[in-house]
Amino acid sequence: MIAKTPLVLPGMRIGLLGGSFDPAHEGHVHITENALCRFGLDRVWWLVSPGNPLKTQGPAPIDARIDKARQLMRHPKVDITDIEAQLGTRLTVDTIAALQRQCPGVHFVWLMGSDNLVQFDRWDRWNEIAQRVPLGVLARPGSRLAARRSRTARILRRWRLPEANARLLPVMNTPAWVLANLPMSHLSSTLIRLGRSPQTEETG
Ligand SMILES: Nc1ncnc2c1ncn2[C@@H]1O[C@H](COP(=O)(O)OP(=O)(O)OP(=O)(O)O)[C@@H](O)[C@H]1O
Ligand SMILES: O=C(O)c1ccc[n+]([C@@H]2O[C@H](COP(=O)([O-])O)[C@@H](O)[C@H]2O)c1
Repeated sequence: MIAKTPLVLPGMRIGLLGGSFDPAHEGHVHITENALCRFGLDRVWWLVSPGNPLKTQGPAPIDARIDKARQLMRHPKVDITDIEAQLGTRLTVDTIAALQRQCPGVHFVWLMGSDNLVQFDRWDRWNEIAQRVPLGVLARPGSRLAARRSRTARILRRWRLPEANARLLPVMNTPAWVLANLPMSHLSSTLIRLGRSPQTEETG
């Protein structure tokens, strides 16, 4: 199990981008490149999920999703992984706990689009996730304002870092989070599965 985890050294700053990636798209690439730069990360691992615990419909087979993700995301600092399948974890809190056990001294940051912050309080033991790792939230059209007003944002208000200090995020005591504004991408896996093109105007 541990042999298949990408090489890590204590002190490294690693962003974890969990997702269905069904399929991967340029929006994922965009937020990954932004996260690397804004949060001063050494690496980003895409955790291609066996299945989102909140979604009832299962995704395409994981091997196909990983192949497609590897074709799309070619960056020396990014690893496309099936770590959750290897660990046998589904819940993010369990994945993070297992990685922290396996990789002592590594500074993990949980990355997500702002749509996920809106419903983060429905994730299993979400407050434990926020205690375990800093959260790097990347703006996504239609959810930026809702994310700011979300229950999680209200509860964690005191621990929000100004964007100007975003590079400190990986080494901050937890809880800590940043909502990073960036030129937003309207791409989504849903649109691709439906064969539709994204809107271009910026919203929310
Ligand atoms: N265009 C985007 N802008 C910002 N974040 C994004 C974007 N697309 C995906 N993300 C984020 O990437 C992570 C993985 O997303 P996921 O694989 O579910 O893709 P998705 O496009 O949201 O898929 P679906 O449409 O099936 O829900 C999530 O944290 C999601 O918020
Ligand atoms: O642990 C949970 O309760 C939980 C609930 C919803 C989503 N997640 C994780 O959030 C990530 C994004 O999911 P998705 O399907 O929106 O790409 C992915 O890693 C999921 O496993 C995790």
